Amino acid sequence: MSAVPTPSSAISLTRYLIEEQRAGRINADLRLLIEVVARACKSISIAVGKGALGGVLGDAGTGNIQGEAQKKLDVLSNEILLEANAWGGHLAGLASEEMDTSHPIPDVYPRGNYLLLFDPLDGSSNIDVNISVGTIFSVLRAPDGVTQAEDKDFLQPGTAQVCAGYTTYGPSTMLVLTIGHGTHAFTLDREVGSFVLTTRDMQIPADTQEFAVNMSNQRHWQPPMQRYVGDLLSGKQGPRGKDFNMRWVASMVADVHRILTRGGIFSYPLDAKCADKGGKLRLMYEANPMAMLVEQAGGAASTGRQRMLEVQPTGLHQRVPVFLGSKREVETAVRYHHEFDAEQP
Ligand SMILES: O=P(O)(O)OC[C@H]1O[C@](O)(COP(=O)(O)O)[C@@H](O)[C@@H]1O
Ligand SMILES: [Mg+2]
Ligand SMILES: [Mg+2]
Repeated sequence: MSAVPTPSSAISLTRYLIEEQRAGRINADLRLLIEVVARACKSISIAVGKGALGGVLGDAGTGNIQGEAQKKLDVLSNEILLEANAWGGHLAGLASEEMDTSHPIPDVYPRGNYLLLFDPLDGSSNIDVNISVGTIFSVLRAPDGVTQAEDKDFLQPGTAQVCAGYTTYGPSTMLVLTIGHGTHAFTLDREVGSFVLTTRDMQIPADTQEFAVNMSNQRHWQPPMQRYVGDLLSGKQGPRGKDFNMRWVASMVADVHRILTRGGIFSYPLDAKCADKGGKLRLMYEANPMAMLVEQAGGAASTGRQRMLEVQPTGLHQRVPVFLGSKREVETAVRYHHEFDAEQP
């Protein structure tokens, strides 16, 4: 069977970034930084794709700062991203889900003005069952004059992001990227080894009949979430007047990718199990980059009470409740929270 060739008119990630630089929307440093991240994601894609044959499945036998057991692929993906980016010359610091504190750029390496944050492998509980996982990343500017960043330098709201993206390692590997001018999807041409632009300007429909949430947490939710999902489930006969479908991959990257592709609302609300931590998902390298991608595609992202991108971070590994996706549906979920708050004495 012969491989289907990529058409010669195809726009590679490299060409897209050069065109954005020519248009004055990106500088050479940020362009090269994105290229390095994309290259690292290709290596992760190869490791994920080998599965059991690569000897990379299973637990690493270690835990991260957040008390989560690390998978071998969590550790490997973190190392791949660190190694590729630390010497890239465009960074003043790196931070990752898998590292307690930010990672300094060694003295002998060239430095730059950007900060890179990442969740090296998202949805890693799905690795051993061969379900899609991904990498999420966010790029910030280092504060003026900072060439070796400390944790506090990363604590900027999501509105300060200059770039956000994720790679999904699924049936195909895709990179979804924004530099603040729309959200665009690139598919990895595995034979050629390059990302090719396959959807320019992704647009999330404002309305939806699909929601994504871990329903097993229902009894732990707070009252506004109970009421919101209760109304979704009551379908046509209920106050929403329409039936809703549900999907939950349990890899944020895969769930958000579905929403960017066909609409929906993704939610990881506050529940009694994670209330003391502020939520389950991490603001700096999960919620914020996804919020920027979703907003750039015409959607909305909120904590339920505040626009996600305006949350002022207080810690590298800070957690938040998350509602994101189809604009009007996110606004509806937020309205349930405000109505509940307004009723409180
Ligand atoms: O186990 P649950 O409650 O379904 O949670 C799934 C969520 O946790 C995550 O797996 C957390 O990400 P990590 O795998 O990077 O820790 C999200 O991708 C996903 O949305
Ligand atoms: Mg994650
Ligand atoms: Mg992870």
